[in-house]
Formats: sequence, C-alpha cells, structure tokens
Amino acid sequence: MLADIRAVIVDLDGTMVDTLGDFEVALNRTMADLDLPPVDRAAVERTVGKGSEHLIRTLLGQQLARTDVKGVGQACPALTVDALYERAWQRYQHHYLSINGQFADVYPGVESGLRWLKGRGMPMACLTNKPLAFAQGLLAAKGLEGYFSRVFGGDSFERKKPDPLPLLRTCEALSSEPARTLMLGDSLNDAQAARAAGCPVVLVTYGYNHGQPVQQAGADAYLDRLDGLDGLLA
Ligand SMILES: O=C(O)COP(=O)(O)O
Ligand SMILES: [Mg+2]
Repeated sequence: MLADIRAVIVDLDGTMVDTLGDFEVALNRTMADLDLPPVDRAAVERTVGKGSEHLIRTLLGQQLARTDVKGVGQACPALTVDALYERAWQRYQHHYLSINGQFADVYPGVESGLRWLKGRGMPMACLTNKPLAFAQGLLAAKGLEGYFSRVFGGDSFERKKPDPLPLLRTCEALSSEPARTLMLGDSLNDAQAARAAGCPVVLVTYGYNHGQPVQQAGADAYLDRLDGLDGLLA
C-alpha cells in the first residue's frame, strides 16, 4: 500500500518541529497578562494538537482551578474560561507571533526526509491544526516552506483534524486521490483524520500524542525519524 504513494501531507507540531518551548513561552506570557499562574510544560504537551482554541480553553480552565491564582489566594470560581477567552486569545496571538520559532527546533531527520521526498517529485502539503499565520511564520523561520506547494492551518477549513475534511480538501489541492496520499503525523488526531479520509498514515514516535503511547494509534507504520521514509516508500 505504501509503495503506491503519489503525494504526501505532513503535520507540523510534533512531526516536523518541536514547538513545546514556543507554546510554553507564549502561554506563560498570556497567563501573566491575565494575572494567572504559569502553565506546566507537561500539561501543554498533553493538550497540543487540537488547535489553539482548545489549548487556551483547556489551560485557562486548569489555571483557574489552581489555588495560587494571583491576588485571590484560592481557586477562582467567579472567573470563567468564557469570560477570559477573548482577551486570552488576543494576548496569545500577539505573544506567539512575536516569538514564533525562537523556542522551537526542527527534529533530527526531518530535512533529509523532506529532501528525499522532494527528490522523488512528490507533491507535498503541510496540514496542521495550528492557525495558518502561525504555521506559515514557523515554516519560514525554520527554512522548511520551500518543500510545500500548499500550507493549510486549523482555520483554513470549517473543521479541524481529526475530522477528515481538511485531509480531503488537501488531497484535492494536491490533485491526489486519498488512497495514494500519505498522511505523516505524530498523533491519534492525525491517524483518525487519515483513516476517515481514506489516506494511509505513518506516525512518528517522538511527537505529542495527547499524553498516550502513539503505538496504539493504529497507523500503517511508525518511524523514529522522517529520514527512515525511504525504507517504507521505496
Ligand atoms: O494544535 C496545534 O496547534 C497544532 O497541532 P498539529 O500541528 O499537530 O496539527
Ligand atoms: Mg502534531
């Protein structure tokens, strides 16, 4: 099945770039603006992958439930996630865009894997749940944008992964049949979207899988490095 691949869709966070540092810095600056305590990196890692709104709402809820909310000295039931969300989202966008890529690293093997795919003339798109403006800035900051003919974010379509819609639209944009378009990702989110769209899926083992072992995600194959793709697709 993997021998028939004619196009590739690549996830961004946890697959190409380790962005936990960027998320942590942008979230902590946001929390500070809202007089909330700093977030815990492990909580960020468990929550990344379902887009910025999910990340901000989940972490705001956790921070409001803590007993060290500044100036209050106890958990703060009077403040709600809904009441804080709009300001948090504005501050988060400002902070994320001002540091985008500075606390993030391309994983080993990514550039050589992408170069190998490009050398085989494979049409490639980047499809992430990250907002498109964040994704474009990050790819440019890391010198990865030239590999992709199309880039789509979590705000590019009406629904995000794990819904199949973004994958189906990306296949259309690449003029490629889903059954011959490989999804390369790092999480159950990517695997579920790929399955529902009818795309084969390969997951990397080093990313963020909602705090769960990724080997249970039901992919066609798993890779420790993207430059191991030649062994799967050759
Ligand atoms: O949740 C996000 O912001 C990004 O996640 P993804 O790049 O793994 O789709
Ligand atoms: Mg990911």
